[in-house]
Amino acid sequence: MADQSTTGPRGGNDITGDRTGKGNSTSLGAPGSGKNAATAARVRTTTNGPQSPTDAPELRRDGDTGPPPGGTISRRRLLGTAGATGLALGAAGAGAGYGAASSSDSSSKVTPLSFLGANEVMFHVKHQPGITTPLQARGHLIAFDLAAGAGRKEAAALLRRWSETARRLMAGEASAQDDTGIARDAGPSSLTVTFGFGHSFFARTGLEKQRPESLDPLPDFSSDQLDRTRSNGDLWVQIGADDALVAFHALRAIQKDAGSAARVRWQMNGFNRSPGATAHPMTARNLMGQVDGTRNPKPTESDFNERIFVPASASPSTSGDPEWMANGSYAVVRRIRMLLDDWDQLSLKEQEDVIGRRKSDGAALSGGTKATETTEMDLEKTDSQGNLLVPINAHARISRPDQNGGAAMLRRPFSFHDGIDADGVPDAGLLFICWQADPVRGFVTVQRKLDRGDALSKYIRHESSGLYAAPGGAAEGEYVGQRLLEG
Ligand SMILES: C=CC1=C(C)c2cc3[nH]c(cc4nc(cc5[nH]c(cc1n2)c(C)c5CCC(=O)O)C(CCC(=O)O)=C4C)c(C)c3C=C
Ligand SMILES: [Fe+2]
Repeated sequence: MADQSTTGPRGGNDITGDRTGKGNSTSLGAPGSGKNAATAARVRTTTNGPQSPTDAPELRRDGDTGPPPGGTISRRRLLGTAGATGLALGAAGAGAGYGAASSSDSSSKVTPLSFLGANEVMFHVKHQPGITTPLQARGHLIAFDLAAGAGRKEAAALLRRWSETARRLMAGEASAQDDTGIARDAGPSSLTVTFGFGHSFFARTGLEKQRPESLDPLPDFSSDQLDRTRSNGDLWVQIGADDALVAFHALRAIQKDAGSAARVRWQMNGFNRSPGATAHPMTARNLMGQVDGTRNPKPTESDFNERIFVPASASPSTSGDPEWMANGSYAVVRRIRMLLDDWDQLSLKEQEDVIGRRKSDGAALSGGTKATETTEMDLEKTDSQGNLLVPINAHARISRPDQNGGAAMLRRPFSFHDGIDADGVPDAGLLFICWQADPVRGFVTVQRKLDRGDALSKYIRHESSGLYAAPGGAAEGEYVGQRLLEG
């Protein structure tokens, strides 16, 4: 099974895998290969290798997506035109899987999907999609509790249904049954669906012995103001896509699939910048205006997999994880409200001191005018009066792995905005999602430190919390979590 791979320029995150097994080679799928005319000429590729803004010189316009004469597209051109996403280029296709425009239409010419719509993330990969996939423009998080009377058997059937739906929708196909038509006309649009199990799932299904220790409840933090009704849950699903309708379509399908087996516990919606909104691929900004994600671990780093994923050889005696968590990861999910009116009162200098990085380009405050986002932070450097250039309580100083015994996590958030409160204050902030092989070594260690004196804490409020075990990706013919539910 293909791994997901490598760093991309959109936020320093990674890309999709390749279930064709063709690696970097790119070939056009033959018509009649099982999909309808809309998808017959899809091209898939992995996006391994270095990717920097200079790697992406050619911008193609929507509609300029057809294959070049000869039917092959160079890997460089693919990367350059489609950005950092793992992709399958829909060389043809009006709403892949829904059927192309009928031949009786006034124009039987098939209009190619734009690159954004054509991007496809693979479902059958070693690590579940939606973990190292580049940030998507739209996100939906939904947690479920199993219904009274539903147990292991019903949970297994549900995960089987959900996996099949995720596979189909991620490929741009319609749901197996009663498709709502919401995504009609659109391609896969980098849709990902990721599944996780919460602590309470295991007692409800009689699987307590299989519950990882890493799912033990997170400790209380002094700054927490958690709403328990919007926290935790037996099952958690993360949906991301670069198109709002594609993402919502997946949310509806997942909810409908739950049927009488599980009921919704909470649901949240988020967003990120749309691909193509900036002149070149850049690290994301959050709703405080900061460049956020700069120092995320990169898949090209030698210890990336060991920090973010449970080893393939997981066992209680080696990694401390149950075997069914091989290639899995633990997600910590926190709804963090930003107190934006208070934040906006600060001067630019005060805002930059809170983080320890420049607001304009994310460069460390120790770097001087020539510094860039990636210039190493000098923790000791002082100004002429002997003051540290990166303040002692700056968020980006105290959250660093080298200040926390090596603790690292992959942050993959969505911003949220749920309207404006009666007092005129925006209900907005960050759906903070971080992935790690061990949540105690990762999130808990850093959050304990932040809780003791992060300059940012005056301007944020943790309002809900969840911790989920996301198993490894499903092999062909398998569903996510099968090794737990049928092991
Ligand atoms: C417990 C983990 C973390 C929480 C909660 C958290 C909240 C949070 N962070 C920002 C903005 C930024 N964070 C940045 C860096 C950063 N943050 C964490 C962890 C948590 N953040 C880590 C591990 C790091 C990286 C540290 C490093 O290795 O240098 C930055 C700087 C740019 C970057 O590297 O991403 C910003 C900006 C907000 C707004 C927020 C809650 C709303
Ligand atoms: Fe942070």
